[in-house]
Amino acid sequence: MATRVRPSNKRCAVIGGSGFLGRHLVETLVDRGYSVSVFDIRQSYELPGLTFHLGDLCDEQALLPALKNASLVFHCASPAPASDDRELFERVNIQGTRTVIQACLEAGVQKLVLTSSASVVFEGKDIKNGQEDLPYAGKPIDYYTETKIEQEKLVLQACDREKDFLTVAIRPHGIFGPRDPQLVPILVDTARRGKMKFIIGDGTNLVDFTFVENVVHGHILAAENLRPNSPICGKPYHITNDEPVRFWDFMSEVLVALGYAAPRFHLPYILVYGLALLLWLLSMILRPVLSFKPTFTPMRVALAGTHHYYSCDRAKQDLGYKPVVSLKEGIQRTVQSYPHLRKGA
Ligand SMILES: NC(=O)C1=CN([C@@H]2O[C@H](COP(=O)(O)OP(=O)(O)OC[C@H]3O[C@@H](n4cnc5c(N)ncnc54)[C@H](OP(=O)(O)O)[C@@H]3O)[C@@H](O)[C@H]2O)C=CC1
Ligand SMILES: CC(C)=CCC[C@@H](C)[C@H]1CC[C@H]2C3=C(CC[C@]12C)[C@@]1(C)CCC(=O)C[C@@H]1CC3
Repeated sequence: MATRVRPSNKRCAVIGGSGFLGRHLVETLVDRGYSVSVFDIRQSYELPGLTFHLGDLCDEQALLPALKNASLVFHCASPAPASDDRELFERVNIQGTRTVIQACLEAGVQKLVLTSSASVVFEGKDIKNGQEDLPYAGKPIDYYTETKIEQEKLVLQACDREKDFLTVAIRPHGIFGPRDPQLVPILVDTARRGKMKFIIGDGTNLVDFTFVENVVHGHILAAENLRPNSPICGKPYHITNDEPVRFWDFMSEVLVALGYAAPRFHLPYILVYGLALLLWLLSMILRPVLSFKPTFTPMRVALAGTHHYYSCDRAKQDLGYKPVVSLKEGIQRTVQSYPHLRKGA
């Protein structure tokens, strides 16, 4: 009988390694002596010693060479939430994740770490110090969330000690940091268009924003603790900064640091949510003849006007997780990294 060659446990692959989180993860892994291969639909940078494999993760034949000899795979690819394209989310997040699991099994990968999202339990209603045992959202607000739920279930259910294939899911929330293409750029764009004058609701809602290096740290801890006898197999873990902050204080701090005025006037949450829902329905009905993307989607309004912060006690206990960068320092480093987004730049 042929014996399977055990790949080195410092050899890993990062699917989605050209993206915001993926690239930070790759850079840290390389710093820590891992040999990394990146799989992504695009190549956004180069690093000495890094192998890039370009392709669509839905294509198993394209994926296999990237996973060859890897004992560990991080899956952090997803279409951007802003695309709101149901067919694309289903194809990449659900079918594509099945393909990733299949390819891992075929390539003899032993550990799969998925980047899920804390939003898998968010339905637009307040979540205060949410634990991992909250039920998945029964009525997810958007297709992104709907398909992230299915993706997480697929990965966790694939955990199989008999097959020597272990899985774990990391659920970050509100990732921010240098090179983030979403949070600060959307915020500044909204401010530049003169639409950042209003606070939705009373402005006291608490939210988790997580500095990207803490998310990376959580992923690596999960990978390094994923062993056949460990309690983390097949489980999800919240990874946050563990410093819930008022959504509008966070937004204001970033805006002011970049030279823009903080929002001051209050609008009732229910009114703005209703308008966002109406706009979204209109955009769906008119899609065949007119394509427009509203800034104020129901999901965004819900994120801006409700409490949604999560406990990371389970990660502390099982993974020894502790944020490595505070919120204050994270904000400073993020703002400094966007000189081109400063007012007047
Ligand atoms: N950012 C956040 O606040 C949060 C993110 N997450 C999760 O973290 C992960 C990483 O997010 P983030 O770094 O922000 O996202 P990015 O969009 O920056 O990175 C995702 C990467 O995956 C690539 N990709 C998309 N589709 C495919 C495909 N079919 N085949 C191969 N590669 C593909 C993207 O390419 P392209 O850009 O061309 O589409 C991109 O390079 C995602 O799973 C996301 O759901 C969870 C919670 C919060
Ligand atoms: C905590 C968390 C999950 C954050 C996710 C990041 C984005 C969804 C946010 C980043 C910038 C935010 C933003 C708004 C909604 C949520 C974000 C897109 C608004 C559109 C909310 C309504 C406004 O008044 C303008 C805001 C601009 C920034």
